[in-house]
Amino acid sequence: MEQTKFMAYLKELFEPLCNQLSLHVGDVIENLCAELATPPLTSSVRVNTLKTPIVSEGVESVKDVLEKYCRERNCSTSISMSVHPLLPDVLLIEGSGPHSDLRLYDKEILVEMTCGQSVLRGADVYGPGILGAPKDLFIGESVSVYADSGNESRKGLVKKYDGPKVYIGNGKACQTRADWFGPSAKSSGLAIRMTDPLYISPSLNEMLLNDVAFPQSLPSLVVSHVLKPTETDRVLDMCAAPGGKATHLATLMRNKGVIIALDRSAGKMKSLKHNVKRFGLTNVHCFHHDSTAACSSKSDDASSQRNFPGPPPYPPAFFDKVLLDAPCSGLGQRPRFNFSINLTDFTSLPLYQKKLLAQAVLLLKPGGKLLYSTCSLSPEENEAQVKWLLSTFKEMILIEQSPVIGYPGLSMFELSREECLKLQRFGPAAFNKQLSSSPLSLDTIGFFIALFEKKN
Ligand SMILES: C[S@@+](CC[C@H](N)C(=O)[O-])C[C@H]1O[C@@H](n2cnc3c(N)ncnc32)[C@H](O)[C@@H]1O
Repeated sequence: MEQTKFMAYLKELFEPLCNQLSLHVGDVIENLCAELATPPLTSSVRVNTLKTPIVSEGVESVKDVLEKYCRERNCSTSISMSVHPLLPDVLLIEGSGPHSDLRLYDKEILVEMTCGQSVLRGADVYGPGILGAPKDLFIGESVSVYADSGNESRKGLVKKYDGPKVYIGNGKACQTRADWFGPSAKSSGLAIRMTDPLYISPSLNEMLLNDVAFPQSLPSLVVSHVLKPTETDRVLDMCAAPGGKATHLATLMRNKGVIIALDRSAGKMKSLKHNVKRFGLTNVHCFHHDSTAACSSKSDDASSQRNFPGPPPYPPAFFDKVLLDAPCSGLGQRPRFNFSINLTDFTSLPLYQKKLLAQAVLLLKPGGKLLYSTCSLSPEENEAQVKWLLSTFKEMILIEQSPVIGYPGLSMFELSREECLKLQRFGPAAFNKQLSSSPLSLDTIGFFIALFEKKN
């Protein structure tokens, strides 16, 4: 039901643009869902240039992890890796798939939808993710693995599942049914080692890469390069956890200047602080705080200045650069088998993002830069927010980004062609190519970047 309502809403959202481009909106949305169900084939990793200023050393560490991955699977060809031509600290790792020539085994394992999505990104199957398995399965036996794409199956199924399911590859059992269900069930552990995944898309376990490299999506890696922090900047990261972009900004600043990293979630603060510590960064100061209240009402709050870098609130016009990597619907995360998204939650997000944007504008110095990003494909969370910001805050101007790696923004909400060219949009290749009539063929998760400057 949620899925049907959400699909109808998506069609409504994209209909004016599709009409303008003479495209059939039903086909566009159907193709989009099919593309979102697959993983991007290229993964990316950021080398910690503070630890290994020579990127090739980082390359060697990542190579070791990749070779181990290949040894454990039937990767006939070794995975290729290269430094991004425009992002000198980013390694691109080419995956492959779908491998449609795989043989199907008689015995089937059914896993939860989220577990299946992780398998498509290169993970193995762990005990808690299993929903169904045959009784007579033995250790070392080959099985075909399916994901419950409708998210409807109950746990403990014995027979083959006949509901909506997606084939995600073959593996070998490392445990038996008794380890997953019933009184003697183990709570965790490697359950199925994926020997022939449908997609070869190595998941670079963060722990294996330690402080040398950090797996991040390509568009996320573009953000810090576009904001271009300097070693003397005072930077605010309003929604910082788990710290992918904050640690990247801090590294680009060579561990100098000051970054204030705020997040509202107490749980996520732990991973933020862990990542900052892991990379040995001393210029990032983390505070558990709601960024909709990050600005104090007093224009020259002397105590904030004295205690800096102390906790918020901060006076207006206090930061050289502000990053708002906003909480969003995540309509762009891949792979994703199902769209049971609650429409009320989805449509209320833009209002919340506006509240955060308004604080960002207040906290920015004249001449300072604000970067707004989301991992959503929804124009309401992206282009519409740009239009709103420009018409609400006359002191803000949209500026060009560099490097430009993504597609232009969508020509919606009365944005001019010039304005669209100043935006970067990422996502499934066919979807972006169709809607922006671009010759690019970049296939990533959905993402959006806008860069603004506050007039002096
Ligand atoms: C897209 S994630 C940020 C990812 C992060 N920038 C990174 O690169 O690792 C959005 C974050 O916003 C946080 N958040 C949501 N509302 C917030 C608020 N009012 N103030 C501060 N953080 C908030 C969430 O807890 C979540 O961690």
